[in-house]
Amino acid sequence: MSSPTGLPAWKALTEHKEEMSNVKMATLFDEDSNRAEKLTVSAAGWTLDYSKNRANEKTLSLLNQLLTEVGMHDAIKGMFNGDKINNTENRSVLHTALRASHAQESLMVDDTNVLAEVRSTLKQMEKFVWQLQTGQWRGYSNLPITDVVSIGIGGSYLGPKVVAEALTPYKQSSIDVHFVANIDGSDITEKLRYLDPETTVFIISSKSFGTLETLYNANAARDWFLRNGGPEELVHKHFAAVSSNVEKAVQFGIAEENIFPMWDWVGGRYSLWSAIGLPIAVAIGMENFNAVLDGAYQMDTHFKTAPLEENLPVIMGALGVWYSSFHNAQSHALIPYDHYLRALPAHIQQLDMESNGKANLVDGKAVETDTGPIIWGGAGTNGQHAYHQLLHQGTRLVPVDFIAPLKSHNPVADHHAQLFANCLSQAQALMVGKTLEQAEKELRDAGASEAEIAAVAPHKVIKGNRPSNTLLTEKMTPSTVGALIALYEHRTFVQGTIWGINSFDQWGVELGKVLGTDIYDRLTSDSDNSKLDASTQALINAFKAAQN
Ligand SMILES: O=P(O)(O)OC[C@H]1O[C@H](O)[C@H](O)[C@@H](O)[C@@H]1O
Repeated sequence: MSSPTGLPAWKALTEHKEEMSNVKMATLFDEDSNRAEKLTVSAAGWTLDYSKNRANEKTLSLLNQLLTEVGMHDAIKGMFNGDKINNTENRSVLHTALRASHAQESLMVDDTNVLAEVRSTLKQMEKFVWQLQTGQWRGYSNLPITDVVSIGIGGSYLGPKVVAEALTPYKQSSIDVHFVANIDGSDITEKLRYLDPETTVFIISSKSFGTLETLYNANAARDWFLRNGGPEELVHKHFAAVSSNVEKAVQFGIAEENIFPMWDWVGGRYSLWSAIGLPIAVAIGMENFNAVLDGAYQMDTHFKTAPLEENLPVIMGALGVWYSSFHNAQSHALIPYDHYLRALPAHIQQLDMESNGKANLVDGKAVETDTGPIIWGGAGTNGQHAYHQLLHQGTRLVPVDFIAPLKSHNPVADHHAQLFANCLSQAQALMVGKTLEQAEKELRDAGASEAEIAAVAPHKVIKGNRPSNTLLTEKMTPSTVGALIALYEHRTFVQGTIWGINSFDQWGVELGKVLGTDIYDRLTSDSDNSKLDASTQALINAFKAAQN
């Protein structure tokens, strides 16, 4: 894939951006009473209203032309078919296969039917979950299990944690699920503080079984188990693993029958649908876990078959490129108006930033446009009392995705109507803003003097014309949560495809790991640090001095 910047549609969009600089979104609504209806699409339980974007018909048609020129159709087909699109690792990218095993018989990758492997792993998961939930799985003292601690980091942590939390209302068993990720002793200490080794099972989730943080925490968990009376010969009753590196998991001491497979055709940040999602299944039951897969499958089917101009991930991806590459938007905010989805931005942040934080095209040449934006956000309405100030009046353009269910799991007085009203009004305020005249009138009506009006009114001006998408669903269910995450996965792929980058490797994270090992050696030995930069030397010395 080469740079998209030379394509006719890219050039036309560059010129069109200038044409659009004086066009107000609010005016587009005035000019076309059907705008909202025209720019609303639905799939897999979600409705996307993308009418509050800096886009008129010409914008959308040029974006569509761009999608055609980059070969989006073939790219989507290639991913689903198992083409080795992760070219730097020579791997297929088949997280979609993880949710298709009920609908499709076979999908061959290197002479192996991956769907047969997916099906057998789902069966293995079902058995494990059933044994835990029914008390068939017992700890070393023959007590049923009350707590499962998932140990993993990155893709082996964020997806499962966010989905398990998002589906709290679907919690099925009396088993509590906990997550440990950080190589900070405080994380595991706090999680284990109130747990009983007799009734706790650990799931060590690591695709590579070589990740420093996870191995440290797994060892700490085993030490805790042994220190608190757990017998060495019965460790296997308290440890399971999910990994593509069975040998290393066995070396760690996990019984082979308690190791769930992973495959190199699933990237970490796309892996919650595999056995990495085991903690989700323990929390909400296998039936609900299958419903999560099915929701994602519905979104996959939509992504694969809907025309580009009616395709949710494609539309969101194309608009994202419009802002990142043509409007210099440096970030993109996700604001879920749903308490259970409060951690969603953290998962999508990893998904998108690790996928599209790249500066090289697939063929290795440097990109010629900005690529992945900074993804951030948090729960509405909390953010309104914090960072929304910058969204409304800051100097940077931040496109926003508002995400909300129409119905709450927990109707309390009129809370949900208020919550929903806030979601809509934020999107409205971003678009309409407030003029100087309006600000002056507001102050005058409140009885301010002319001097006060002159001093304060400019500070109340909100330029508006700030874009947002609104994503609505009837209710946050296993199916709609699955579909939502699949939507963002595909949006990420669409953007990577337009930019011509490989969204499925992550070489950038390696250097820090290598340097970390070197610094660790220096912190824990009497090495000669004189060749290091003075800053690193001083920081190492500060640490060493504090340990004495
Ligand atoms: O599952 P693991 O092999 O332990 O990897 C855990 C995580 O660490 C890596 O450094 C990557 O940045 C992530 O993409 C990955 O999910």
